[in-house]
Amino acid sequence: MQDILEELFDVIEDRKETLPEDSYTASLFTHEKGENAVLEKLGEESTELVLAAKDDDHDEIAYESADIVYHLLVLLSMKGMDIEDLEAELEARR
Ligand SMILES: N=c1c2ncn([C@@H]3O[C@H](COP(=O)(O)OP(=O)(O)OP(=O)(O)O)[C@@H](O)[C@H]3O)c2ncn1[C@@H]1O[C@H](COP(=O)(O)O)[C@@H](O)[C@H]1O
Repeated sequence: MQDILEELFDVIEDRKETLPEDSYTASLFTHEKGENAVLEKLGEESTELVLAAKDDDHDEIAYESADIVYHLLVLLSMKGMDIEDLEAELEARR
């Protein structure tokens, strides 16, 4: 789990740096709504996750969870944070 999150974060950081035209991630960094585009996505996906949980739909729960994790990592990158900030917070709670 840690590896895939770190690899995904590296891809996000690369997209932020290089801004490829065909990249969804890059489009979030250049969006006219700024960070609100990501914040809105997180809000929508949280609601979709709640609905999936209420339906006990495991496939949908996994799908929406992945959407949330991805957009959360984009938000951390947007804020100039590192995935280690998240890891450190989780470690501190053990
Ligand atoms: N993990 C993701 C990821 N999760 C979600 N998304 C995109 O996020 C967008 C919104 O997701 P939604 O589920 O909300 O899709 P939607 O079409 O709006 O559907 P609804 O929610 O409206 O029903 C979609 O365009 C998805 O493709 C992602 N886009 C990219 N990644 C990762 O980022 C990498 C780089 O992607 P690019 O930046 O596109 O090169 C990829 O290889 C993936 O590993």
